[in-house]
Amino acid sequence: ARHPAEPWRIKTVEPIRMTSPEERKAALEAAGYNVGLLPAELVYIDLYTDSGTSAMSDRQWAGVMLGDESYAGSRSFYRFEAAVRDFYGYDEVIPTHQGRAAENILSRCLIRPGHHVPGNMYFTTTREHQELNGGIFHDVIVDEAHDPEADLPFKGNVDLGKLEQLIAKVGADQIPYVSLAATVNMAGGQPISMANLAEVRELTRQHGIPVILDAARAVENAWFIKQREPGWSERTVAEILREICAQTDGATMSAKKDSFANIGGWLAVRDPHLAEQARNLVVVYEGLHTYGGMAGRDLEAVAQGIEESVQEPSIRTRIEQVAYLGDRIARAGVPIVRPVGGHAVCLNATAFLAQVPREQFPAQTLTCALYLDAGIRSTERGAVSAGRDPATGHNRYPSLELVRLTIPRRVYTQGHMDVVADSVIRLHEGRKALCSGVEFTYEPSTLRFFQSRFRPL
Ligand SMILES: CC1=C(O)/C(=C\N=C(/Cc2ccccc2)C(=O)O)C(COP(=O)(O)O)=CN1
Repeated sequence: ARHPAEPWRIKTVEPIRMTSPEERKAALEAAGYNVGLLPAELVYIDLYTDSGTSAMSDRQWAGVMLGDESYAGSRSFYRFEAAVRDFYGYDEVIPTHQGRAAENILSRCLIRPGHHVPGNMYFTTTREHQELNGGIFHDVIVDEAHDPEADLPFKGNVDLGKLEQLIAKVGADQIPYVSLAATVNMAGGQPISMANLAEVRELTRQHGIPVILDAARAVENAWFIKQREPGWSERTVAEILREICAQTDGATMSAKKDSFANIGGWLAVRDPHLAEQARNLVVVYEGLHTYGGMAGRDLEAVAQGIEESVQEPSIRTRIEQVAYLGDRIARAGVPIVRPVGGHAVCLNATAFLAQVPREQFPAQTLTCALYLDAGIRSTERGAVSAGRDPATGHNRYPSLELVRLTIPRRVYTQGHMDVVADSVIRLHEGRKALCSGVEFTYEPSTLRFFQSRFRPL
């Protein structure tokens, strides 16, 4: 795959520095072998997340100057609201400071103890808020999503049989909503097809069960539908995004992804009563319902980012840059999740470090090796992220033990992608030397991924 020529030129740059191996060794020890605890200035290429790390455009920065900081009824809120309505199609728009804030409010509104929430694979903050409100998450994604080698176009699809079985087992009245992610982050950024969305919509309509979309990377999903699903190639990404949302009753959104914002999010629904409930909670947790924990300048940046996100040259080059990196790494024989996702290339750490047992956390180990090798920060998306089963207290060992190389939007060039590919390939060639993993020296009780500390074995 060729690296795409981006539909923008660079006007502002931020210097980055390659550290020395000695600096990196000292930094990693100080960070407890958790790259998430490294100071960003000691990271050369930061692939920790695409969330909030994208470059804003000149018009988004202009919005920062135009932000209306009125406490109530800000002009910027009405622009934000109109952008969500126009591009996602929901009438009731509630701003929140970021995605998990929308998840908190939605879960408090809809979930009661003992409820069951089916979804296409879990996501850490989404499941956390479902469980905090007494909900039980059920994974109803197709089996192939858990197989890194399964090279299928829509691994984010729901297995209708699994969903029907759950409905039959617990009863529709115990399912407050179906939680659909487009794309599926933990599967490696895998899309859901429009046909599957429509089938889920039809099945849930029969039982009167709402469908709530996690829209964080829905523009990426729309691009994959346009490229891969028969019948959609002539439609615009904007039309496909609207159609994805039309299959659902509402959405939570982290504007820190598709919309290029550094902060921001929203909850949007069709039901005015649910919207009223949510607005009553937003003033408790986020701020007035016309700013929701964002400054007016952030509302402007998000609104502009939404408009830019569906422009085809923008989303095409975003996806093609990730594909370029994945293609270079895969052609060198390095085991990665297939197909390459929208926002990340995911290394299959169990295959990469076959000699490191699961109890020694191969993905966590590989993130450390990658940082030591070339100052690259990646994300553990495996057993450490999965945490412990609340019932048994035992570690969950998901079939996907991944190192996520997450690509921020409009930030890195082909040169950086080549540094990353060369480093991953070099580590893979020398993987026999990486024969032992890490163990916890500190393990927090919730969302341990962020604050855990380890030592090498
Ligand atoms: C699909 C999806 C997301 O990917 C998402 C955040 N992703 C993040 C940020 C993150 C969150 C938790 C652990 C590690 C990294 C990502 O690095 O992937 C959120 C929460 O949004 P928020 O961060 O704005 O609160 C909701 N849904």
